[in-house]
Amino acid sequence: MNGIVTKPLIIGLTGSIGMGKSTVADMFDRAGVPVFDADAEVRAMQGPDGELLPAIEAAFPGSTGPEGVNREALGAQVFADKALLAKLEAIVHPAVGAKRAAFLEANEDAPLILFDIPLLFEGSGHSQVDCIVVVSAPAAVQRERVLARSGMTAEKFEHILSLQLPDAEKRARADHVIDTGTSLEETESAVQALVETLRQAAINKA
Ligand SMILES: CC(C)(COP(=O)(O)OP(=O)(O)OC[C@H]1O[C@@H](n2cnc3c(N)ncnc32)[C@H](O)[C@@H]1O)[C@@H](O)C(=O)NCCC(=O)NCCS
Ligand SMILES: Nc1ncnc2c1ncn2[C@@H]1O[C@H](COP(=O)(O)OP(=O)(O)OP(=O)(O)O)[C@@H](O)[C@H]1O
Repeated sequence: MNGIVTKPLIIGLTGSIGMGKSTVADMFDRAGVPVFDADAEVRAMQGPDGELLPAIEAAFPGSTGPEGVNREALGAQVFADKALLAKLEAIVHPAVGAKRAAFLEANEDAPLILFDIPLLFEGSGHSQVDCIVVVSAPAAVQRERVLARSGMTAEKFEHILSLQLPDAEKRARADHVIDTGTSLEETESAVQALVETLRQAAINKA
């Protein structure tokens, strides 16, 4: 022990719908970086016996059941009305913040950690990270990927896009952009190279 207290370098990973956040987060995980997955936390807290069910049921009567939140039905409701979306976010986002703080505490000895936060720029997440990585692919590739998902329509896709900061602005505000318009292998190599660079930066910071 040298008495120097160090903190992990916190990477914030974000990108618009279908750009490849989850896929790239898995690549960071394989490269040995602990990953906090905001979306997975939300799903768990909205799932069977999830801690947010009482608050969500109170705010959106009939939106929950034994399986947890009926996400498709709740999504149809809140994505159609900004005030309702804000009401849901006011329930969900503070709970995600608490989970993130606990994750940070549990991983305080790691040199690097990654927060996968879909709405990093749209919310306040960007102020809580040391470095921002944006995943990005050409708009046509993004569109094709998202429209291939079951339950997705062109209308729904366009609408969700309109709720998110445009890709070009995300890229402009990124410290690093990971291109997900190429093969998975090329993207994984880019992630591995970035992890090496950031590990070096974390060591120099310590
Ligand atoms: C409304 C819900 C139940 C719909 O769930 P569903 O499984 O149908 O969709 P999913 O979560 O996969 O989202 C689909 C797309 O919409 C985007 N999206 C989700 N929430 C939001 C939001 N508040 N604002 C803008 N885009 C959003 C996602 O990033 C994704 O690209 C769910 O998205 C939700 O609880 N959203 C509010 C919490 C939130 O902000 N989550 C995202 C960051 S943690
Ligand atoms: N080079 C690549 N990098 C990342 N993803 C790729 C690449 N090539 C193809 N894909 C595919 O693109 C899709 C990206 O979906 P993914 O769920 O990772 O996106 P997301 O940004 O997390 O989506 P959402 O915002 O809707 O949660 C996956 O099916 C993945 O296999």
